[in-house]
Amino acid sequence: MATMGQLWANTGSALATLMFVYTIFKQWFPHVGDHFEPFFQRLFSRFYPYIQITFHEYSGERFQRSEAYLGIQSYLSKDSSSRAKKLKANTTKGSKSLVLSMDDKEEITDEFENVTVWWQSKKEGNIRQSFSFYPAADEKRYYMLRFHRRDREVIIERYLEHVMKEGKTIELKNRERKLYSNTPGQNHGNQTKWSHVTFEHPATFDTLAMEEKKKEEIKSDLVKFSKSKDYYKKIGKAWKRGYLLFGPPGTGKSTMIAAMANFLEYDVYDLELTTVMDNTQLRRLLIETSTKSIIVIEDIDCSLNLTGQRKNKKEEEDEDGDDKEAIEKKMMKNEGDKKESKVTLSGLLNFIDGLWSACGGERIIVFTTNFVDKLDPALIRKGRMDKHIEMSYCGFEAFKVLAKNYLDVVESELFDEIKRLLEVEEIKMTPADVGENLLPKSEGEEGETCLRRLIEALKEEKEEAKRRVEEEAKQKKEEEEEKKRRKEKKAEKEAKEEEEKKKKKKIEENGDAEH
Ligand SMILES: Nc1ncnc2c1ncn2[C@@H]1O[C@H](COP(=O)(O)OP(=O)(O)OP(=O)(O)O)[C@@H](O)[C@H]1O
Ligand SMILES: [Mg+2]
Repeated sequence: MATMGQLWANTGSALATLMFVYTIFKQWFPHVGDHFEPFFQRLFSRFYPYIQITFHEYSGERFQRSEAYLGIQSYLSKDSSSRAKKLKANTTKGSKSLVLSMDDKEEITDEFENVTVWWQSKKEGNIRQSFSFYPAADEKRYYMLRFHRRDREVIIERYLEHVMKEGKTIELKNRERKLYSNTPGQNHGNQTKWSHVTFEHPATFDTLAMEEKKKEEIKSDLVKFSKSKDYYKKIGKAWKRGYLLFGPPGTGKSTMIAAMANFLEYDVYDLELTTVMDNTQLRRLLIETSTKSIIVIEDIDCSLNLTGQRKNKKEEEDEDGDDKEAIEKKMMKNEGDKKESKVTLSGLLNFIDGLWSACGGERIIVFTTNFVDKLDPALIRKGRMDKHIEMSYCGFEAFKVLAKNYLDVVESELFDEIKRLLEVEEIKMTPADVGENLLPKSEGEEGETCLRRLIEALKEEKEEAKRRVEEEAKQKKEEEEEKKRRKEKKAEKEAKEEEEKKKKKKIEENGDAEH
């Protein structure tokens, strides 16, 4: 075997020398050289046992770097940084860190299913004769993959796919994540378009104040989703999952979305429904979202008049009344409607799980709302919004997370009092308010001081809640009395009108009789 190997090596180097001599010869005598070219090619391919594939940086579309080249660059970056002796460091657009790749003319080996392959980074330089915007016109870079003839099947059928897949994964991991929002375009006839900034929200599941068990459940649900490409395919469902986050303001719904995005390393598309003119635009926006992303519609109950579609007649009559204020309000609303979004409930349902929703895959759709009861049941049924998560007022466990995050305090004798207030007295305070109270107000303020401030605030909140309940009851009573008064007034007016009518009729009848 050793002698065979040696023979190949010797043949290889002899051929390489021959090729080198031929190349020099061709440069001196180009016309004669061309004549011999087919012969040399045939000779070379007969004895040379290796196959080469090249992947050019720019191919096909101008100005666009080839996806294959970028994928290979990412794939090789993990090996290059540890094995290649000469490295090149680049900042690639959209990448959050430096990308290390092997320098030109470097070679590294890779193993796959017991097969060895060689990767080489190469550059073909042209002498610059004129100025060009097209970078590849002067310097054409490419990767060259070399492998033995006998491994052709493994390489073509499996290895290249493996490289592309791994490369894509590394690329996605390295990329700078983005926060997209849809803004109405100025020059495109009110067409709304995605624009983006870098997504830098620092929230994580560790900083999220919530019971540990609930957090773990959500995390494992997310992990299961992100690894279930084949499962979704098997059951014939588009690879997406819907989450409905509901709860009062300040309970961490938006924070949870940021934590989810950071956990899964997804981009976020914050969809403002009111600026989407119609269902077609909505569908276009959906098509333009990328894979591995969370599409968010915040405050879905306020986004559109989706809830109004199932209002019964009685409710509408009640609302109408006949007082001037109500009529004015309605007129203003109709005026506004002309410019308002024409996205319908069915358009939105189609957005979530119509045929178009399957393109791209690996997407999470999140709705948030303060009032879950206001939403149309069709919108949030299981299958559309697969997981409903209630974000509620701060419990003791959630408080402990905040105390640790804000004050680095994990234990204190004041905890018992806080536990009593939150669990026994059932004082309702949002994590946002708890956090605000825990935040040191001056440099060096003691943790204990902040905890005491929180206790005071909780007690105040209790009093405040009591006052609110009384106030609400009073207001409700007043409203009912007012309604009653109005009804009586209306009935009185109607009775008066009826009386007048009768009187008028009688006079008319009398008049007719006299004639
Ligand atoms: N569960 C929580 N864990 C950690 N911080 C929280 C939590 N809830 C609220 N906060 C803090 O309170 C602030 C407001 O929270 P957030 O915006 O997530 O609330 P929200 O539920 O989305 O409110 P809204 O319904 O008004 O949109 C955040 O900046 C965050 O710091
Ligand atoms: Mg929010």
